[in-house]
Amino acid sequence: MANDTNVTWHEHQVSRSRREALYGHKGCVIWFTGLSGSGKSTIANTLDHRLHERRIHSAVLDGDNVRHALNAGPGMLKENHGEAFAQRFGLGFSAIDREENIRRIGAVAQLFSEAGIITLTAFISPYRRDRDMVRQTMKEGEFIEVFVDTPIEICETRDPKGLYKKARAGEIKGFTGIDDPYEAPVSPELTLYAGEKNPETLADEVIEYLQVQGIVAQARTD
Ligand SMILES: Nc1ncnc2c1ncn2[C@@H]1O[C@H](COP(=O)(O)OS(=O)(=O)O)[C@@H](OP(=O)(O)O)[C@H]1O
Ligand SMILES: Nc1ncnc2c1ncn2[C@@H]1O[C@H](COP(=O)(O)OP(=O)(O)O)[C@@H](O)[C@H]1O
Repeated sequence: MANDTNVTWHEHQVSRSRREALYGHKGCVIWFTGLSGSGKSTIANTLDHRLHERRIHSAVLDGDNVRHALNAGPGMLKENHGEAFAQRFGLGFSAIDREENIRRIGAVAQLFSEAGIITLTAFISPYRRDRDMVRQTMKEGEFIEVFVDTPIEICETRDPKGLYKKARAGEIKGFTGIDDPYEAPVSPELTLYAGEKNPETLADEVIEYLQVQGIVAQARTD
């Protein structure tokens, strides 16, 4: 078996700070966490659009999309890679699979951020410990935890994919907020009340935070 202690980290010729100087803003990870249907993807995409309009380099990593490729489930992997591979590397929704999902996404987000990109992630990420472990891989101020605080009653009324209905009917087991835990952040950098405000207002609240922190410049008013 290969020895993973023989792997060496390489510094890149173009440093993070040179990329940030070129782009005119810093790289960071804006980590949206919240229940299914709370509004994570909608806010992340609205914010991405706002940043793009300001010529800021941003990207969105989104739960459902990432679970189609990098973190595909066993069912998706089986056809091309076979049963044994699918069972070993495919990710579902058990606590340990969610942990690995978040670990991989955290690593990818960190690489994006290192490349100077404002990286928006939209995953339920229900466990505090998993989110904290991602935070620990980043430098001070780089990981911005944003709690999308929408009451479950509202999420359940929205239910755009009909998943709450299925979970209530017992057709999905281990659904977050129904029969699986969601651990709300204790001291997130930001809390967004997405049951009360529209996505545009909430995206502006994040931009305001980025400006105050000096991650992006103040918007020009002229
Ligand atoms: N059991 C269970 N619990 C929660 N969510 C479920 C489950 N099964 C499928 N889905 C769908 O998967 C989306 C959540 O994926 P994530 O990668 O964000 O989840 S996690 O962070 O690993 O907990 C989530 O999408 P969002 O609505 O975008 O959050 C659901 O559509
Ligand atoms: N701030 C908001 N106010 C009202 N509806 C919203 C808001 N944010 C999202 N929605 C709606 O709620 C549903 C779930 O949003 P989505 O972004 O997919 O949530 P998540 O990514 O957390 O699962 C969608 O139908 C979306 O249009």
